[in-house]
Amino acid sequence: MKLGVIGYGNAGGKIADRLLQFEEQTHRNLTRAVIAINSAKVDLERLEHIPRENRFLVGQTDERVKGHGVGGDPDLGAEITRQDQYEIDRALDRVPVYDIGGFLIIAGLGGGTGSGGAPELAEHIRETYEEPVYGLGILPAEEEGGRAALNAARSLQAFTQATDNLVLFDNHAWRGSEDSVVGGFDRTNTEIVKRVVTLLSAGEIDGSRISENAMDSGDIRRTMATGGVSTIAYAETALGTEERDAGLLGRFREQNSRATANGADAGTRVSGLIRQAVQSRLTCPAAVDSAERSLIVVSGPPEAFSRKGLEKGRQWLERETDSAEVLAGDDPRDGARTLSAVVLLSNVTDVPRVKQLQQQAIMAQRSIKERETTRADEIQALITDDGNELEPL
Ligand SMILES: Nc1nc2c(ncn2[C@@H]2O[C@H](COP(=O)(O)OP(=O)(O)OP(=O)(O)O)[C@@H](O)[C@H]2O)c(=O)[nH]1
Repeated sequence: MKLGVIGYGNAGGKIADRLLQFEEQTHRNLTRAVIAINSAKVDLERLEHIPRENRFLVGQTDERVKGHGVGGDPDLGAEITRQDQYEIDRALDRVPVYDIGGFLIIAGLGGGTGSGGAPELAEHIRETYEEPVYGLGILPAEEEGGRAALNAARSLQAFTQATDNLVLFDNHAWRGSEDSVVGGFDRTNTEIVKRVVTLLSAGEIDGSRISENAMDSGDIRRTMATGGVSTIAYAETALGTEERDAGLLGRFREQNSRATANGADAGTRVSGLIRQAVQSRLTCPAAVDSAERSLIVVSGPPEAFSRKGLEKGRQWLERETDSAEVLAGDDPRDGARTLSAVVLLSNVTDVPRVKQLQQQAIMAQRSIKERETTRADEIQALITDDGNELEPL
């Protein structure tokens, strides 16, 4: 599917930047424009791959922002997004809408700019264009505290409603034991884009041969049309030199090895990889059987594909999800060194981390209220003691 990608806020911009790099490195054909929008000038400056003319600063004229971010305040993030419609529309003008199958908005939900702004942006795009709007929302890790959880819980609701499908990535599930929350972002951003690009670029011709069971981007759209939140499964395996050689020698070998590649070994490997993906860590852990629809993409050199293996994997997932709505297809990548299986579990309804975030958010809201009440009581006590009103701080 061809996409217009917009990274909103700091995390959104960094991940969009990494996505563009990954797309270029793997010669995929996914994006028609990649844009970064942020309220912090310095974060936009740090991006390495998104062209300068595709970076936009919002809230610059607002006294509370002035190019320095919104300090974790999603209400302010939403406000400047609404106010700066001119700048937002200038950014959207960079997307050749006639040539895309949808928009993808990426944002971290624990801060202010992305958390508050991304749902506003999604709503604005939906009112203006007919193409579907997908979201990629990054959930904060537990250690980031109550405020981040509260921001994320609120944004989750608004972002889900404003998009056709919201894919989740949970920083909590992906932080390594050795990493600080921030230290691991580089690694996690690579994991995110690998999954998202492999999934969404399936079916886009990039010079590779068309395979027998090639995935059609219409299948991706159909699977994403459920609404709600989704999660992505992924597994990959390195291939031997014989299977990955491209060029003349590779083609010659391919003809001679087709019988082996399409035989039992290739089939077992493909179906095994699909199982391994679904049983590995999902972008956001969720109960697999709560998915409404699913989609499997097996990506790699066509010599490693197996129709039987794909079908076996598809039937296995039908049983696991207890749903007949499982689509599967190949994504041929000539000369690829790995075979990968990526699975989209769409509209998952049993997502423990979301429930946990909501609990954490309720607790945070309570303690904020308590603090406000205590502070109001203290001020009242001071006024009563002095008999005078306090000067503003
Ligand atoms: N996976 C990942 N998550 C990130 C990254 N940077 C930030 N985050 C997460 O995103 C959340 C929001 O942080 P930012 O994107 O920096 O915030 P912002 O949207 O720019 O908003 P303000 O800084 O308040 O203006 C954080 O709470 C983190 O959980 C990143 O590079 N990768």
